[in-house]
Amino acid sequence: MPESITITDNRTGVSVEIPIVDGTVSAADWSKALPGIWFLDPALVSTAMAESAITYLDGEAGILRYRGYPIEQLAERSTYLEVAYLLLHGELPTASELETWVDEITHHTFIHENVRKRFLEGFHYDAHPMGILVSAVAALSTFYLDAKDIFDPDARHRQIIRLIAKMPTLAAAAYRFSQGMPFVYPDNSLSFPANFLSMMWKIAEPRYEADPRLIRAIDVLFILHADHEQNCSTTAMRVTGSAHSDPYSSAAAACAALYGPRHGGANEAVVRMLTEIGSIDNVPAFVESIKRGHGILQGFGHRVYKNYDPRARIIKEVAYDVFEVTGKNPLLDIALKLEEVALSDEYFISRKLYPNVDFYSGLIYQAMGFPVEMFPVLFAIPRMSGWLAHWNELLDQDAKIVRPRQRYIGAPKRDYVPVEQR
Ligand SMILES: CC(=O)SCCNC(=O)CCNC(=O)[C@H](O)C(C)(C)COP(=O)(O)OP(=O)(O)OC[C@H]1O[C@@H](n2cnc3c(N)ncnc32)[C@H](O)[C@@H]1OP(=O)(O)O
Ligand SMILES: O=C([O-])CC(=O)C(=O)O
Repeated sequence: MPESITITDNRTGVSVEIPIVDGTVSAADWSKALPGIWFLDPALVSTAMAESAITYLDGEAGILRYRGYPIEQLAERSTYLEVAYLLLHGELPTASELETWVDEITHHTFIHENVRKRFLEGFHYDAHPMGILVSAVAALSTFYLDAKDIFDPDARHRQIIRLIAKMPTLAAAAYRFSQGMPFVYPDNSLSFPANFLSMMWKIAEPRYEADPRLIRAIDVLFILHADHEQNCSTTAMRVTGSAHSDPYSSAAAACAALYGPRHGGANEAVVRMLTEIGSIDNVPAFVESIKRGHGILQGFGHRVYKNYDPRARIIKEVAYDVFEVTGKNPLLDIALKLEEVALSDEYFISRKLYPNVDFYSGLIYQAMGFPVEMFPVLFAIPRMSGWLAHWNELLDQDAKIVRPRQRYIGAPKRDYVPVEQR
């Protein structure tokens, strides 16, 4: 890769040499070389949105690292809360830093009674839990008056702790409400994932004891979903955060982006698709219909990965651990057959379409008893730490407000016509 490129503006004949750093040129240098000429890049395919030190992704090689640590090592040896600390602080915590961090998060898991009684319970009984979550995260800004003090380090820290801590409580509350079941208060003697499972499934006193293998599986899934550099929801967080909106409002924008079936909603779509296929015998015909343009293969393809998503590889292994406890999800065989057929088909090979993080995660969630509507919610709980790490980073960088340009394709100037003459 050259260290610079010379651009000649043939309108003026002026040549300008602009530096290339890690395969990128800066927009400021670009517009100095070619004033008044913009990239048309609606999906930001060729645009680096930020300089970030949080997550490293090599999509061709299928490599993912948080703050330099390979995802495989973190999934094997770390916990979600330790990873959340790492994403936000840049370093793994010492034992005492970890203890303080876990203690702080654990003691902010409660939600205001009005959030539950007046707000969550006001939704229609069959509301999608992700819709409830998006609204509840936004509503939290009205409960914390210091939310707007984003340049006060203590206030910023408080919001970060609150948002990470309250996500499982809001998620479980949304689920219990949709089932007509009573709300379960957090049990702060439990670990983060065990507490979440208790709030989801507890039916009787004194406590809900989840199988340790399921608690660990949820923790690993949370680690794998915690961050993924400039994905669509993180971009929503950064765009909203760049306007200096409070973190609850910014996180609600991110949550809304995650809800979409092209992004975090794909895990829900995968299980619906596998259910519709119904049997491994139907897989070849289903793949052929996709190739003829009837829909897409949910849980396949990625803007950055042109190789197997390293998270999908780990999730596939976790699935077998979970099925030892829960019994095998009967959809697994269809998923495996679909992967086998697609990965040997020229359509998918030539387009470099591989299973992504959403392909196998839903099978685990379903085997554990979560309804499909909860799958994007399960993604949002840990992604909160990634969103906040990016929000924190952009405020520390004193980033400018995001405000792209456009190519106008509308009507030329015309004069207003009174309604009776139209
Ligand atoms: C957590 C996450 O967000 S991971 C992604 C979750 N989303 C999904 O699993 C939904 C299914 N996948 C997709 O919709 C897409 O692959 C996306 C949104 C993830 C990425 O989209 P893009 O980077 O814009 O890919 P793009 O649309 O340019 O695809 C390139 C080609 O592959 C095809 N393609 C992409 N994904 C798929 C798919 N899942 N099934 C079939 N064909 C596909 C496209 O039709 C296109 O074909 P063409 O060149 O003949 O027009
Ligand atoms: O990076 C992306 O575009 C989507 C993704 O895998 C994620 O957000 O985890």
